[in-house]
Amino acid sequence: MRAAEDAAFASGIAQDALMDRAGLAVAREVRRLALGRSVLVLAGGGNNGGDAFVCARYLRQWGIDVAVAALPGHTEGAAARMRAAWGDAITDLTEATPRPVVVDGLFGIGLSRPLAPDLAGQLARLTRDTFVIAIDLPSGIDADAGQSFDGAAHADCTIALGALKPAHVTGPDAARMGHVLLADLGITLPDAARTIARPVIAPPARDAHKYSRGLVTVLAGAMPGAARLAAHAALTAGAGYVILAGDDAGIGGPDALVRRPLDDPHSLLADERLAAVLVGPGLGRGDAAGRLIDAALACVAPLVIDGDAISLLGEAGVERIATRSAPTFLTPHGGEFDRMFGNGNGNKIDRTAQAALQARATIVHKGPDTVIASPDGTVTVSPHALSWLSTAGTGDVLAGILAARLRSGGDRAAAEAVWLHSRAARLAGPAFVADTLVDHLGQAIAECR
Ligand SMILES: NC(=O)C1=CN([C@@H]2O[C@H](COP(=O)(O)OP(=O)(O)OC[C@H]3O[C@@H](n4cnc5c(N)ncnc54)[C@H](O)[C@@H]3O)[C@@H](O)[C@H]2O)[C@@H](O)CC1
Ligand SMILES: Nc1ncnc2c1ncn2[C@@H]1O[C@H](COP(=O)(O)OP(=O)(O)O)[C@@H](O)[C@H]1O
Ligand SMILES: [K+]
Repeated sequence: MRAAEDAAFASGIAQDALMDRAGLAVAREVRRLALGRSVLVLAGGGNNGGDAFVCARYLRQWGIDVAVAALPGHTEGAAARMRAAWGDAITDLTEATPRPVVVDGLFGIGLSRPLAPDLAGQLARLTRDTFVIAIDLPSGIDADAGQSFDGAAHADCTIALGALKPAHVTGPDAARMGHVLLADLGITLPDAARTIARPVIAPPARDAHKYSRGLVTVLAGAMPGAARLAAHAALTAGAGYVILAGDDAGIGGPDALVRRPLDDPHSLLADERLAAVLVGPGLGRGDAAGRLIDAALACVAPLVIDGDAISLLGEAGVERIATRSAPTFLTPHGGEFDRMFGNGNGNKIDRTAQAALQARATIVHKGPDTVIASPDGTVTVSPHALSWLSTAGTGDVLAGILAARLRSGGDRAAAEAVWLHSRAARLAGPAFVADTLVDHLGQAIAECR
């Protein structure tokens, strides 16, 4: 964001003009959300405070009852000019009284350390029981989501300026933002990470047949229910033919699933028609599981590795995955990710992108803020999954959907799968079991015209 702002300034946009755009965008939302109630604007000493003064000035101009409480500010620069342009009463934070609507313009992306306890205390006092609208970020949050500071504010609505920052979509502070709105400041941004969008999924071609739509083989292990769930999801998400391979795979599930024994995994996986192989759901962690993983890694088809297979492969698996000739997709939850890539520093977006480069694989790093990173550097974040997804088996369903989307989705397969999974959860919810999720995939696909 800083680089994009600098580029905008270099291209001739004045800092005052950009701050005016930011403050005006915030003021418009405040006017809309305040519904005539009186407003207290909190302004910090930096540019976030500059935006706050612009916002207060527009609100006053529109006849809204607005007061400003501020921290001491710089004497020069755009923020100082906006403070001067306000030209009205400014109270000290400690003397301010709360109003029904509070605009938090104390700190934005410039925050580099936790708020001092007395400041955090004042902020808490002024934002308790009020409707809080944060400028760019609730004050006290690390925008890069690399760490969580004590004493950070919360908001009912956050107006992200110019672009979403990592903390808006990932990490524990994402829950402090309330409803996030994005204000376009008209500055060009690098194509870094994107949030997920509804995909377009075309129906099968006129001359499609079951193999052209994709043959998917799911390897079952110690807990065949998980593999069955994944196989059922693959069938429902658009695969033409799904083989469920394993000793105990014959019980239950749709009759459209083709059952195969797993005596010779290598020859089973040598089928040239394979669009995808899935290993991991309910695999178990014994010797038999290890042999299946070896066979899966050796096959020349695109491979989805999930659950137990990720845990079993661990750190040593990264190199084995990186040297595969066909594309590989990993779908770890947080614990599985750490087992394979370590729980190092940095936010989830950066860590996942780094892991994708290391393993030369597409990584779907699951959770409330699923991050999808590809070895070509593409990153997509899905920030709004329903928390009802936190139930056993939903990960198996996701792995199955992904295996099904590989044939027609190509590079976009992982994003398609995550979107469909998330959408099916909304259609099935609030409370549901993983099996029910599968029943809503058809409707989710129908929305992808
Ligand atoms: N660069 C620009 O001209 C624009 C910036 N914008 C706004 O500017 C914000 C960033 O502005 P700044 O870089 O001035 O930073 P902030 O206004 O977020 O922070 C202000 C100052 O607080 C100090 N500080 C950091 N942590 C602190 C702490 N814990 N306690 C006390 N002081 C602390 C820092 O030294 C920093 O100078 C964005 O979030 C956005 O709201 C927008 O106005 C768009 C244009
Ligand atoms: N709190 C949550 N909010 C939103 N989605 C969640 C949450 N917890 C888990 N999920 C999603 O649910 C799925 C769970 O997968 P996983 O942990 O592998 O479970 P399992 O192995 O039991 O299927 C993932 O897609 C994950 O992103
Ligand atoms: K703020």
